Amino acid sequence: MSQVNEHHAPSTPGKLKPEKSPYIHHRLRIHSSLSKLTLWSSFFLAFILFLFILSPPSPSASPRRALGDSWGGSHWEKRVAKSARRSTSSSLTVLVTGAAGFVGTHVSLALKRRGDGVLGLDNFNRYYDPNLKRARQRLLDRAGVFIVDGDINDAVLLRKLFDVVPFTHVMHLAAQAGVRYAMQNPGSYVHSNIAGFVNLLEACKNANPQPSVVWASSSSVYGLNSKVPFSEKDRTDQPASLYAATKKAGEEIAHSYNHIYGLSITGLRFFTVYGPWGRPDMAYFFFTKDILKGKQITIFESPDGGTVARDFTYIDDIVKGCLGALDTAKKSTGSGGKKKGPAQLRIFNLGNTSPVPVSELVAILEKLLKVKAKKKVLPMPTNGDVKFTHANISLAYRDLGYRPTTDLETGLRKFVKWYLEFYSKKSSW
Ligand SMILES: O=C(O)[C@H]1O[C@H](OP(=O)(O)OP(=O)(O)OC[C@H]2O[C@@H](n3ccc(=O)[nH]c3=O)[C@H](O)[C@@H]2O)[C@H](O)[C@@H](O)[C@@H]1O
Repeated sequence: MSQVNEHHAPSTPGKLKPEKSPYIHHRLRIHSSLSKLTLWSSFFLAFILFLFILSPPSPSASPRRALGDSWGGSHWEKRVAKSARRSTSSSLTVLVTGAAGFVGTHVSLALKRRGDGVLGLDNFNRYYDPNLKRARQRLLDRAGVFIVDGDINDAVLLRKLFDVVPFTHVMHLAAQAGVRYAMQNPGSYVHSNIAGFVNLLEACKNANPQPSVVWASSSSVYGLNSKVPFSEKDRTDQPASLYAATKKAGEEIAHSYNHIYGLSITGLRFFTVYGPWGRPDMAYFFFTKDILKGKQITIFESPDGGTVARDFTYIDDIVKGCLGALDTAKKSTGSGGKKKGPAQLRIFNLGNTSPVPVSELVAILEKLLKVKAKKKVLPMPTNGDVKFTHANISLAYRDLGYRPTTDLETGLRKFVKWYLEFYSKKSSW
């Protein structure tokens, strides 16, 4: 209403005369409708803003960054440089993204143990229990690995890290993982797996020297492919989930950065990795938790009543594959953001080559935990899961010397031991 009055306020006070012309009435009606519209639009916008404020934060959001920089300063730079210091000139200097994650923690420890310089980067998001990530951080801290609290989408931070340390390699493991969660929060997959990956490759291509990049793709890229075992030559253009689609997009993005800028890039397709310090969103982990609590678990079977199976791969085998990929990675050929010649581009399956039905996984857990599970069998939901995965690893064996040695029961025994220790009250974590 005030807008109508303001609009008709005379430029010279006292000059507004009452007018009875229908044209003026018509204009006043229009203005009145317009003002109502504006009012309702404001309410609507305020309502949307309210919903936005109430909506769950993207797990990719870094709460500490919102409060101000959590990095920088000479003390911070010294910690970064110290963590990245290698023991010999032939050792690697590796930036590990997602270092507080499951695979990131194990790879960082293994690199540090053999004398490589390692700097971690992680945004400690809330996709799953941040306390577990902080406990992994303490484990790495004791081993001399510093984790920078930051996001791969932060271009200024990445540039700073490359200014402080001439990384020879980047082990890129930061990602939004999980197949089924992609239906709840699609944006976080685009944010981390696509935008974040591009931002990281931008930093790598601009760095001098350019590092060699090894990164985590996923077995899920095989999607609806039914030819087994899955070979790197098989089609990967039928993703069954948005998660798989973003990993596949990552493979294509890697191709373009290799082609344009001469970055050496190796993608590793992990097959359902499990083990100590694992991810609580994965079935073997929450089955263990629920079996111990006496809570019912749901076992999926395929829509035709057949079993659902996974090529479960033990973490130590995956770590060997990651180190093999880093050690055999050739140097990038570009410099100053310009390509100087063709560079290496590789993709490998890292699986176990022996798929196990989910019902068998549960039977092993029951045996190890000495507790009978309360089971409910349901048809696999059509939200991204695939019926089975099975890796052909001959390429990784030939080029990386990758040879998995841990069967599911042996690996789960180690996981259960860790789980019971970690979550017992006596645990010092
Ligand atoms: O290897 C991969 O590419 C992927 O492996 C896992 O994905 P997934 O194999 O689906 O692992 P889980 O979510 O732990 O599921 C394992 C199996 O348990 C089944 N499941 C899951 C949940 C449930 O309640 N019941 C159930 O039977 C699933 O159908 C699947 O067959 C990871 O979560 C992905 O991040 C990773 O990229």
